[in-house]
Amino acid sequence: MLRARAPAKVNLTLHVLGRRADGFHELDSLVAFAGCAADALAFRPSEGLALSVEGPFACAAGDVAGDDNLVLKAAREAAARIPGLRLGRFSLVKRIPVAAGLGGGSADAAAALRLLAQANGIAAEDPRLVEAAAATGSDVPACLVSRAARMTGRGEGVAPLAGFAPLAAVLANPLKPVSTPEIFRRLALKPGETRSETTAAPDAGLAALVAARNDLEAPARSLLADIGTGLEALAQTEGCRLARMSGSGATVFGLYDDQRSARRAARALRAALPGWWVMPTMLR
Ligand SMILES: C[C@@](CO)(OP(=O)(O)O)[C@H](O)COP(=O)(O)OP(=O)(O)OC[C@H]1O[C@@H](n2ccc(N)nc2=O)[C@H](O)[C@@H]1O
Ligand SMILES: Nc1ncnc2c1ncn2[C@@H]1O[C@H](COP(=O)(O)OP(=O)(O)O)[C@@H](O)[C@H]1O
Repeated sequence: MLRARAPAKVNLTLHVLGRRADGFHELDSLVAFAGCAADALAFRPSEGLALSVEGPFACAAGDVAGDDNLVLKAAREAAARIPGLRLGRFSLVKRIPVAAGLGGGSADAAAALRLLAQANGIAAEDPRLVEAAAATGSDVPACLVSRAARMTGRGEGVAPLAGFAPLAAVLANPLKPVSTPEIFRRLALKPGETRSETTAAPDAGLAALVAARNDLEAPARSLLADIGTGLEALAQTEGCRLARMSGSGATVFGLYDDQRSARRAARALRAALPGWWVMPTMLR
């Protein structure tokens, strides 16, 4: 049995530069990956392809435990590119909230590709795996790298950030799913349209992160008031240096000087936001 972690992705910044002719949006985003919020994927090579799902968010992912699961989609995309690829049975423990802006499904897909590579003696950097990642979903190439990176284009451009200093953070999610296509739709950009306020991605220093933004925050807040509630609660925690939304939401995160402050903030948030999923973690 082979095992892989599938860590949650956090968009530290997310600038939408415009909309491409194919309808997807051109992004410039700094992403990092959580040490403590991760799904777990196991794989046993065998005939055929199968998946079982358990864990705290298995039910939330229940509607996708079938053929549409991104684990199975990634495996099919890899098999279509790599003749003779040996497949098998995947078991997923779902600990990342679903449709949360944390790229949980993408992380699972990337973990599946890593396991298939390992089981078949294929290098993790094999271009066919990278192509399979991009064909599975926009966030999957970044999740394949699974370390702090600048993500560009639809998500296919991934440049790891050299010398990234890990950040102490708290993640908070109201456990209400948010549809990624709906949030992009609310930007109301026409295919081919570019935004005048384009900005290059900053470096990952705190001052640059604070000066940047998440362009999906406004449309997401217009859909779900909990996002504003979460951001305000984070901003009020002691030592919070930055409070922002990740991806298309609804997860919000706070950055702190050290792990101790982040853990203290998580305790305060659990009291302030009953019923929310709250997780202190390092981002790398
Ligand atoms: C917004 C981001 C930011 O990292 O994260 P999440 O909120 O999903 O975690 C990603 O771009 C989401 O990536 P992912 O969830 O893989 O998206 P996909 O399955 O490829 O696309 C879902 C839908 O989102 C829209 N979409 C996605 C990516 C992109 N660059 N432009 C888009 O317009 C399209 O409407 C597409 O049909
Ligand atoms: N392994 C998976 N885990 C979670 N969601 C999945 C998975 N496979 C497919 N999905 C589908 O992908 C959608 C987005 O899920 P997820 O990756 O959790 O969202 P986000 O990127 O916003 O955090 C879900 O609504 C679900 O229908």
